[in-house]
Amino acid sequence: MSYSQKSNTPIVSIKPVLRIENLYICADKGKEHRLLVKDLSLEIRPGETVALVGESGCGKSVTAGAVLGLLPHNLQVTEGRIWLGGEDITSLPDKKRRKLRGSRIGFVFQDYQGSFTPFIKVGSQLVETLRSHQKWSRKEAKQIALEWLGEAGLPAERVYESYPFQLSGGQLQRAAMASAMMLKPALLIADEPTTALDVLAGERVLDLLAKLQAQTGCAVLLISHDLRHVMKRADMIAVMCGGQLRELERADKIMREASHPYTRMLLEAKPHLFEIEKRHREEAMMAEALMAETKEDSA
Ligand SMILES: Nc1ncnc2c1ncn2[C@@H]1O[C@H](COP(=O)(O)OP(=O)(O)OP(=O)(O)O)[C@@H](O)[C@H]1O
Repeated sequence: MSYSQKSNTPIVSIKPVLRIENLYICADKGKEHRLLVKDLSLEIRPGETVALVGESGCGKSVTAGAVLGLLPHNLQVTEGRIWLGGEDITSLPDKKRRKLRGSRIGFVFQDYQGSFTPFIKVGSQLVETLRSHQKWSRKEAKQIALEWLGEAGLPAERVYESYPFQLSGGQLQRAAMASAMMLKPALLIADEPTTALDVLAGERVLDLLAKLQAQTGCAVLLISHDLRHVMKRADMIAVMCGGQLRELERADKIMREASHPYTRMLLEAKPHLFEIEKRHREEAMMAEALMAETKEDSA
């Protein structure tokens, strides 16, 4: 049986928001075909978080691309089905897929800078996003955008009036999260949302994700190469290796007893990563202290 870790209530009876059934994704190169994803199946229910983890190149992002309908032209879903709330979206035409993105499927990527156009103010971009999906007036859309920037723990008015390059990476990623959630999608795909951030900013983004998920009840597919980092954030863990799912299990069970040797290897790899993160944090603190000193000196 599946449980929500956050509420510890059984969620198996609730219909899945996302159901991936026996998915195969293939790359064409001339006459060559390469299978990138093989026979992958998973489900995510409302309010549930499934973390899709595995090392670089194992097929996490192409799986997300298939759900979003954003696969590059040389990649195809050759077998299997993708269901969103009971609707088979596997081969929906591009126009219908585009409508789903943003409204029913929100997404946040590692590259937070790519989430915004550089020389347009963040507020205008949020307003355009809202108005492209629903018939709000500019005034209404501005109000909603400000509310969501506030929900994301940002100084709403200032961020609204800022250009993307005037914000820090953490602030931009939180604005991107607000942008993804303000249309209240049924499913949010967060593909390595913290990888380009320092540890503290990354934790804040994951805290925000949990808070907004609790508010909206959306299902979350959280993609990461770092099992330990997302383990405590997820209800279920899906471990991928070489395009295949090796283990799909409740997060608390994986914490206690990962059964697949590859999962155990990912878990064991972490202490080393902890050291690296700790070093990065110490370096960031030292840099901050040095900057403060320099400012004091020049005052
Ligand atoms: N357009 C493409 N054409 C051919 N092969 C591709 C294409 N895009 C991705 N691949 C290959 O598909 C495999 C899976 O890639 P994918 O980006 O999904 O990995 P990933 O698990 O998300 O890794 P990372 O964490 O580094 O993003 C890799 O071998 C990659 O080289």
